[in-house]
Amino acid sequence: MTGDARSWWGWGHTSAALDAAETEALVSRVAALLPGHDLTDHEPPDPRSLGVPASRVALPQSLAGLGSDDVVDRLGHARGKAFRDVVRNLQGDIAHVPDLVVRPRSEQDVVDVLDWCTASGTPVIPYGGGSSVVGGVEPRFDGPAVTLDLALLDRVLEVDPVSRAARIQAGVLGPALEDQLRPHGLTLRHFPQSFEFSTLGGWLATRAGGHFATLATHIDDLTESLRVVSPAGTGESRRLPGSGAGPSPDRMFLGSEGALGVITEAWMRLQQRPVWQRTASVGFTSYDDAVAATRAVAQAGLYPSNCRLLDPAEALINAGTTTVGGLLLVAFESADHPVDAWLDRALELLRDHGGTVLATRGRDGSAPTAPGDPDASQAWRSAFIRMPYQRDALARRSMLVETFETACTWDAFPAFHAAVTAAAQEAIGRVCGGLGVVTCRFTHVYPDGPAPYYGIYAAGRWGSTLAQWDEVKAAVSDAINAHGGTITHHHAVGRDHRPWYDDQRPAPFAAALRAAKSALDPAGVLNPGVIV
Ligand SMILES: Cc1cc2nc3c(=O)[nH]c(=O)nc-3n(C[C@H](O)[C@H](O)[C@H](O)COP(=O)(O)OP(=O)(O)OC[C@H]3O[C@@H](n4cnc5c(N)ncnc54)[C@H](O)[C@@H]3O)c2cc1C
Repeated sequence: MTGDARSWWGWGHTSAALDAAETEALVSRVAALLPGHDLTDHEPPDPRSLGVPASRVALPQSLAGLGSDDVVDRLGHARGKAFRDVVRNLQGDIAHVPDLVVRPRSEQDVVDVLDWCTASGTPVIPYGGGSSVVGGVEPRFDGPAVTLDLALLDRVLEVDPVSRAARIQAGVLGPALEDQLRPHGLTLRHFPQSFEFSTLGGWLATRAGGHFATLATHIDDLTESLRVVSPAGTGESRRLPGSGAGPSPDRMFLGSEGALGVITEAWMRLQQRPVWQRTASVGFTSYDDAVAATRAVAQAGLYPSNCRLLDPAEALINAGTTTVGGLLLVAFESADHPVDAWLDRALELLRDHGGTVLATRGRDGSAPTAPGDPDASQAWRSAFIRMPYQRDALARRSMLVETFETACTWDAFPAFHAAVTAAAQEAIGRVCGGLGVVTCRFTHVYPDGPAPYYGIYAAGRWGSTLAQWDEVKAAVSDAINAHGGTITHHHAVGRDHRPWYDDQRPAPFAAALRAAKSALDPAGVLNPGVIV
């Protein structure tokens, strides 16, 4: 394996996994937090020794050059990158491995593969970076399956500097996309935590949430038009800045999770790179005050690019900052004008609600202008990038480490948050003997409500962590449904959220979606089991 090889069982590049010193520091922090937990390291199995059955699928001669039946390739595409995926890989679970990984080189290849899958009745799973955390890329059904990996469709094809948009192929990973836009002085500025290992097509198909905490929070807001190949034909929507012509064709495919068609290209709205940036970290002595302060900023028409409220546990674990009531990281950016006035007004509002400014920083990374912890936002950002690697190291040591996310209105938030946290703590108590921590941060905030994102760190038992997590997840999902939240704000539905999604969506809408699926994919071969 080269230094840059992707891990088949866990997150990212094998070369970027925690080193010995990072692992030791992490393990000793966990030992202090959860004394008595068995931290034995369980190494991943050799994928070639797992006995993966031979492929049951043979492509026709005309497509044969596109397919791979290599065992490690197939195992690496068998599931996404959620905690439950990592655990199953670590335990050598080889259920539901795709028979072939097919890599189209052109849109015509996509058409030909879908034609063949439709004619032969072979299920096909569109695949971008494989960073799904909801079972979205997993052939969780009996019978053969083909994974359609769009990695070779990775080019920015056209840039329109006048309207500030670009036509981009769906299989491009985040860094390669930004590399191709940089010479034009433009950026998509969509930075999910999975940025390095997820693709434009995946973001569109899951309605991913990105960099901006307000306004353009979802990839939807950056989408001008889509080009989609379905078994029923290929369609492209008009490039328009806005349109009131009936239901939006783009909305039909945004969030369709590979069940209605394969997104091959999109025209995306771009921005100039920001030149002015100001960031502040603000501490609170009461969580209720911190929530009220965040709402005040969200409703003031200031629209910060970042507005992340970390509860005290999250601030401590991931930003190394001790607060009684929480830590708000707030930032403004612009390519056009200084943003000091916006930050100053936000800080005024935050102080009015009991906040204490711990530090501020400018675009040039100049020294902090206020006393206190100078680097809370930087510390949190670095931890943010390393989190999935830490998650993998802890999964090897029988920990439950996972997140779940949602959104609700501000009026509902206090009761909602209390109920969801209580459900998580009760479930941890039941399945992990109470050894665990629940954290919360807001990833995005709207004038009418926050998008809370919860973290669970709990002591599991080797061999049982999957079942333990599934119990916790079911308990919190039930609580989310019962108290008015969405089952997902940006992680998508996939297979894991289906029961709760089916419960939440209006019945006539579900019927219309099923009819759309039959019209676009009459043989039902596209990613069976997600959405419809
Ligand atoms: C550590 C980590 C951090 C994450 N952070 C975020 C975050 O900050 N914000 C966020 O929104 N999500 C996040 N996610 C979830 C995941 O990264 C997103 O859902 C992402 O949009 C998936 O992109 P992908 O290219 O990896 O898609 P995949 O995982 O390959 O596929 C996801 C779904 O989209 C479908 N699909 C993929 N490409 C296409 C296509 N071209 N046409 C049609 N269907 C397609 C697949 O069939 C599947 O249903 C995170 C995941 C991990 C593991």
